[in-house]
Amino acid sequence: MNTFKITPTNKEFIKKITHKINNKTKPIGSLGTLEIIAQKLCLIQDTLAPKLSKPTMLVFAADHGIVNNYPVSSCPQEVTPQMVFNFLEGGAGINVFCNQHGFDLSVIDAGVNFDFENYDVLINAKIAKGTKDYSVEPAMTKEQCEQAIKKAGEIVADKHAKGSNVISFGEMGIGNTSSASLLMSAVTKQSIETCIGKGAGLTDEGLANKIAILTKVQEFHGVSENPLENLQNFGGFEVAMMTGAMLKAAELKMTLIIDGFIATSSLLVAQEINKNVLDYCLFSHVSNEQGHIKMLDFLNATPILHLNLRLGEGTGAAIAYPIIQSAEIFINQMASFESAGVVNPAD
Ligand SMILES: Cc1cc2ncn([C@H]3O[C@H](COP(=O)(O)O)[C@@H](O)[C@H]3O)c2cc1C
Ligand SMILES: O=C(O)c1cccnc1
Repeated sequence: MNTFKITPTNKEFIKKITHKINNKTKPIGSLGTLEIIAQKLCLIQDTLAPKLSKPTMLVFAADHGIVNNYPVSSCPQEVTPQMVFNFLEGGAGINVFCNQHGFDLSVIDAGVNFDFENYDVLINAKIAKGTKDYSVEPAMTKEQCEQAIKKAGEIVADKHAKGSNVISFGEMGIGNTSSASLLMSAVTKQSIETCIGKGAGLTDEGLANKIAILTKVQEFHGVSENPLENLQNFGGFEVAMMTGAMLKAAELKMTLIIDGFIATSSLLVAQEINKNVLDYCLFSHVSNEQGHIKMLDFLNATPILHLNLRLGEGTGAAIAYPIIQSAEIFINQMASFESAGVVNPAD
């Protein structure tokens, strides 16, 4: 499945980038994380003058069979299509933040248990009407998993062809924090219990039930060394599509802005398929879903924002965008010591 050709960024370029950043009219290091973001943008675009163009937000939605048989979520499955309608009508969190920051938003039906009419922002990529209940069988077939990865790649390629070079991935799928926890445990080898949180809003008792249910699921399937097998066994169609979308976006040398717990679980799988995907990622925030910080630690990733978000949909990525723009703007527009005629205190 590693058909994605992702070029690692050229780390030898870091010296030149650091030189440019350190010659801006400021004390060395004083723009903190903005300097790290600027360096990454330069590496991704292989230039000292990176430009962000046409930010894209892809929100993938799908249902999860487990939700109908076990109380792993505080919400019933119907909330997934209801929220998709909300996305299509422009009223959800992700809509307002995408409007605020000029993102082109598409909503992808990856596998919702409902048939939607045509909407301009809706892309129909339905694999099936929800996954199977993975407590008794694999969530999806190998073919469905491969189809999800491939279709998502095609959507990304289309956005790239239209001039986008910065992209984020959001999701909606009641029950998808369960898939994310199972994938996290499989990839990071941490116990399933440490990977499970309250999701959209379980009580303490609900959390204990979720842990008991998912512990049995993990015992039933075991953990595979093959990332695609884990995706098939207990992933979701939206989770698999985000994995495919991330790999394709990195292949196309786009800047990827990674959202919260569920999006990061897709990245955990993606980086097992091709480690180089990580060279293209910025991490928008650390989610309040308790496992997220451990995912970020595993990836050695520094989140931009700490806002106690726990919504998903891609919201954290959209909210972090103006900060990424500030990194782009300072490296392009700030004067250097030479051009401004300011004495460089480092000399
Ligand atoms: C109204 C509503 C809007 C949402 N938007 C995102 N999520 C988030 O919550 C869900 C995952 O949590 P769990 O695994 O506990 O079901 C996902 O759909 C995620 O995107 C929402 C959840 C709700 C209830
Ligand atoms: O961080 C997330 O992505 C998240 C957390 C809880 C519920 N839904 C999404």
